[in-house]
Amino acid sequence: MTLEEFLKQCQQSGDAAYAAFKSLLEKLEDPKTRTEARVFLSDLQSRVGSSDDCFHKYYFRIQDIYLDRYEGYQGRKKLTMMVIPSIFMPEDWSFTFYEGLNRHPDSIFKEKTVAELGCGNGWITIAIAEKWLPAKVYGLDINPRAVKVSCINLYMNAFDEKGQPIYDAEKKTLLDRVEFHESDLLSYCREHDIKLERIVGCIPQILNPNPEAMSKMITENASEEFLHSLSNYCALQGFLEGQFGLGLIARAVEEGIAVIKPTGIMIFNMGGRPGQGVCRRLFERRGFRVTRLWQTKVLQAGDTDISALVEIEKNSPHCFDFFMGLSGDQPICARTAWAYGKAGGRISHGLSVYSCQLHQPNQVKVIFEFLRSGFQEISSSLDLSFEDDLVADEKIPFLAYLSSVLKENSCFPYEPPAGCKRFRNLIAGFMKTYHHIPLTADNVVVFPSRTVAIENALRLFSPNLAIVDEHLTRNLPRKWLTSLAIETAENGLSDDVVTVIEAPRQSDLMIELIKRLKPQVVVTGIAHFEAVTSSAFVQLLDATGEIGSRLFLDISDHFELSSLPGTIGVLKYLSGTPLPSHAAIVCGLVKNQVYSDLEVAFVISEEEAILKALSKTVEILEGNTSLISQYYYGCIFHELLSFQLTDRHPNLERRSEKSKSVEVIRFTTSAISVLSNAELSISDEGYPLVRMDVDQWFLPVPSLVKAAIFESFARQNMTESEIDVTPCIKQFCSDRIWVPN
Ligand SMILES: C[S@@+](CC[C@H](N)C(=O)[O-])C[C@H]1O[C@@H](n2cnc3c(N)ncnc32)[C@H](O)[C@@H]1O
Ligand code: MET
Repeated sequence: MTLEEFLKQCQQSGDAAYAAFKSLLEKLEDPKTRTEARVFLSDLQSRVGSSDDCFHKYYFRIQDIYLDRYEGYQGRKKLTMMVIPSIFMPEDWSFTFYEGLNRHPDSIFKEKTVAELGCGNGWITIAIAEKWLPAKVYGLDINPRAVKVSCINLYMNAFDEKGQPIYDAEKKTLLDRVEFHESDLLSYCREHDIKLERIVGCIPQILNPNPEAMSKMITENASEEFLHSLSNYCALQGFLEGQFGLGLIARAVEEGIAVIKPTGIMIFNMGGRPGQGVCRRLFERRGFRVTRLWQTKVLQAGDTDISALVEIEKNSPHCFDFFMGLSGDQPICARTAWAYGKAGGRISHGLSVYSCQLHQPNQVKVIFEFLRSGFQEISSSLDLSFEDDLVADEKIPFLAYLSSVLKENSCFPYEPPAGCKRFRNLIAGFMKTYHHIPLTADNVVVFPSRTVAIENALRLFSPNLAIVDEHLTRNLPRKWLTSLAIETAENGLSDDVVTVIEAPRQSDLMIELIKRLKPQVVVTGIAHFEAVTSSAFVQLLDATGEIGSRLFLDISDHFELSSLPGTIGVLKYLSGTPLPSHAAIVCGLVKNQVYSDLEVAFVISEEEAILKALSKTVEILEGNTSLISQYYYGCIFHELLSFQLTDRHPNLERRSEKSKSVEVIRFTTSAISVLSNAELSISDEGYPLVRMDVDQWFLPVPSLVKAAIFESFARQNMTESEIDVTPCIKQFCSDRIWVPN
């Protein structure tokens, strides 16, 4: 085809011009005809130039875009790019975006795998390859014609005017580095399992108000106007980010989380119309750290109908930010801007380039994987932005763990009454690694709270007399605290009447009471001033040991979930000496950064009979500890242990316990009969357990309940009315359960 014939075809219509360029692209793709086709393009450029006239007459334009401001030693880098009316024409948005990419402090594209979302005519994709030498850059666009034009532009810049390949500093051509593909956001990378290190994009941020655009399919043969209007996305392309018209960006970010490598960076061009706060939040609530690389103000593009934003303002209290002219700084709302624009006024808005990086990438990825597996509706309430890093460090790993549990299990597993094996292992692991005490999961029994642990222990022995530290008696049954059955106890008349005497938390006073009153059970904490050394503990051990009394020592106030836990005398003692059989340690976990009401407690003992009996009390008294609370603290322990090398701390040799001849209090007869007849023993080795007698465990958890569990832990600032689950449960029952008339 001659130049004249080509131009004649172009002159007919935009569609005809596109068809002419498409057949030219076929020639560029074929190495045999490539040189000739490339020379043809140079001739075309010199024949018609880059004028508006050409664009109006022939429905295309070829023009140079300079990539640097100043002449370098090799001259100014420039790209030669062509464009047609049915695709986005590079303008203020594009140039600002490119400026933002340039302002990134480091060269972040070198040798990286990059994708550009919404590449239009491909100039930014090509510029990234030209300037920063990435390993690969994928230019992706939903408009099929944009992809074809980008490919033409790729050949135009990979070969010189004579059709000879242009090599860069690494002896590669643009063809080695760049690929263009038709793709709805990141679908191409997802389908081809491409993991990206950088995702950049300047994509639409106003929903196209044209209802027709919402129903049409996007094909190469759609009308030119429709294809061009893809620069304002239609509902077909994505859901809405709440109320701000940022649906496409929100979807891009979530798709990006799935395909980006953990240390990846996303850079987006953001129109400032919804306000900086809203734009930042879009990223921050999805777990990103945001840096603003660049900001400027641009005129509102004439081809974009902002009435969709006026519509949003009508239905919500939100006001968008526009300005009159380019210089004003007093914002006006979309409605005023729309009216002013209609009357011929010039309106502008802010435009910023944000660089975003995930704070805890692997965990956030797991959370979004769970949301994609059928829980998409929760993502609108997800908030992973935290003012305090300590909170983020605790909450995000937990939400990731919860996500994986909810995603992978149809029902919650039945865990042994002593507590989840994994959790007990972690507690034992922590004791071993951080306090050098050689314990195993079998030395640990988990309880919902410290109070329950203490009450269960007391029930097990039903002591006629127990001395309990005054800080720990608050929730004990009142009748235990008011009984005065000590007299009868001494005469050995009463069996199951428990009497609890309160005592101050100070070891010498406590010991004096123990010596005088000879209780069968002692429950006490350790005062702060006595906690660091083990002498108070040793005295208590001796005093109780001598009279055959059981000792439960509470260390909750001193126990720290940290990689540098403060010294606790009791634990120091246990690292060198086994816990005598009459003593047990109680520890309530309440100190956490996120959920102040989430409690778990555990008891440590080295006497098998006690451990067994305690775990049976859990089942008999239906006092199983919520799995999720165990998951929560389990995550904290896991974080503290996962990076440690195993067996780095060899166990110290422990002194063996002196044998004592004194008789200690045994379980009450009633407890023994209940425990031994209850048929509750289970083994947690081997097969998963299905407990037919505890019906709640083996039923699959409905996804509605899973969603509610996740949401209740993920949300921040929940209101009272949202906590009421009754209407939801009623609705669920009437939807799913057949009720006979
Ligand atoms: C503002 S243009 C940017 C073009 C080019 N990067 C530039 O700066 O000149 C936005 C581009 O996003 C594309 N787009 C819209 N929706 C898309 C989607 N769901 N997936 C991929 N691209 C999309 C449009 O077709 C359009 O080419
Ligand atoms: N002209 C469009 C707008 O004002 C932007 C194009 S694509 C990012 O939103």
